[in-house]
Amino acid sequence: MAIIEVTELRKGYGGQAVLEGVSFSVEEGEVFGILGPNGAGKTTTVECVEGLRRPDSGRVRVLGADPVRQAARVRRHIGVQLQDTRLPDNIKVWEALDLYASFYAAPRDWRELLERWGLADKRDARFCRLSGGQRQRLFIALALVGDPKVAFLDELTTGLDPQARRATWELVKRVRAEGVTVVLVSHFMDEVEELCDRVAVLDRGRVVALDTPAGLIEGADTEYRMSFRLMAGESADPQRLLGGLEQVASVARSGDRVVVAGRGDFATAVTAALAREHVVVADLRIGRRTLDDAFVALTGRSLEA
Ligand SMILES: Nc1ncnc2c1ncn2[C@@H]1O[C@H](COP(=O)(O)OP(=O)(O)OP(=O)(O)O)[C@@H](O)[C@H]1O
Repeated sequence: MAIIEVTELRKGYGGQAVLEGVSFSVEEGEVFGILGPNGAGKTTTVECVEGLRRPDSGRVRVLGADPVRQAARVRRHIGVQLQDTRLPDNIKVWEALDLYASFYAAPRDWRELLERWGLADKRDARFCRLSGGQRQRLFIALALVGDPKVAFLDELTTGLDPQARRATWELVKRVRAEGVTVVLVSHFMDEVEELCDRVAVLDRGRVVALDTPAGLIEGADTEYRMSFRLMAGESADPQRLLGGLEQVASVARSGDRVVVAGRGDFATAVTAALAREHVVVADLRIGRRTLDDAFVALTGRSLEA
C-alpha cells in the first residue's frame, strides 16, 4: 500500500521554479531515498509532503490525507527530523523528549525511547554537551516520540565522522525494523545504497530515475573496468582477442596489467573468450559499479565532486 503519493508536484520561489512536476509514491514499510545534489529540490519536496510548505500545484497525499488542508491528521502520523533541527544549548535530553511528546495526543513513553536509543545515561545531559552521534540519536528519538507511521530523516549523517555515520545507519535499520516507513533525504551514495529499498534521483527539480539501488546501477548502463595479468610466456594478443567483443569499449595495457573497459555483462564475455583460447590469466579484478557511476550516467554530473 502506498503511504505517500506525490503527483506532478510543482513549487517555485519568487518566480523561480524549483520543483517541475515531481511524482513518486512510497510504500508502507520501506526506506525510500530521495537522492540529489545540493539545490536539486529534495528538502522542498519533503517539506511539501510534511505540510511545512504549500505546493504551487500537484497532489500530495500522506495516508490518504492532504498535508496542508488536513494538517492535523497528517502530523499525528509523521515524525520529522529536519535538516537544520536545532535545540536550545541548555535543554536537557529528557526535557527535549518531554517537550516533543507534549505535541502529540498519544506519544510513546520517552523513557523507553531513551533506553532504546542508548541515551539513558545522558538523560540529564544538556544538548550542547552531546557528541554528534548522540545528537543524531536524540533527533531520531524525537522523530519517533509521536509513534509515527512515517519518519522523515533529512541529511541525517552530514558532518558525522565515518564511525558515527555507520552507527547512525544501524539506527535507521532499527527504525525500519520497528515497522516505521522511512523517507531518507541524502546526498551520500553509500548511505542510499546501504539503507534504501528504493530511491528517487532528483535533479534540477525533476525525478530523473526511480528504482532500487541495484536497479539504478544495472539500468544506467555505465562503463566499468576489469583487469588481469597474462601469465609469463603467454603470447596471446589481448587487443586482438578481446577488442572485437560486443560491449567491450577498450583494451589497454597498464604496466604488466591488461585493462578492459566495457558495459553490461562484458566481464563474462571476456573470461569466456580467454578460456576459449586457453589463455591463462592471473590476479583478475573486476571493478564494482556504483550508484555514483549510475548518477553520473543519469545526470552527467558526479555528486561526490
Ligand atoms: N524558502 C526559500 N526561498 C527561496 N528559495 C528557496 C527557499 N528554499 C529553497 N530555496 C531554493 O530552492 C532550491 C532547492 O532547495 P532545496 O533546499 O529544496 O534543495 P535540496 O536538494 O534540499 O538542497 P540541499 O542538499 O542543499 O539541502 C535552491 O536553489 C534553494 O536556494
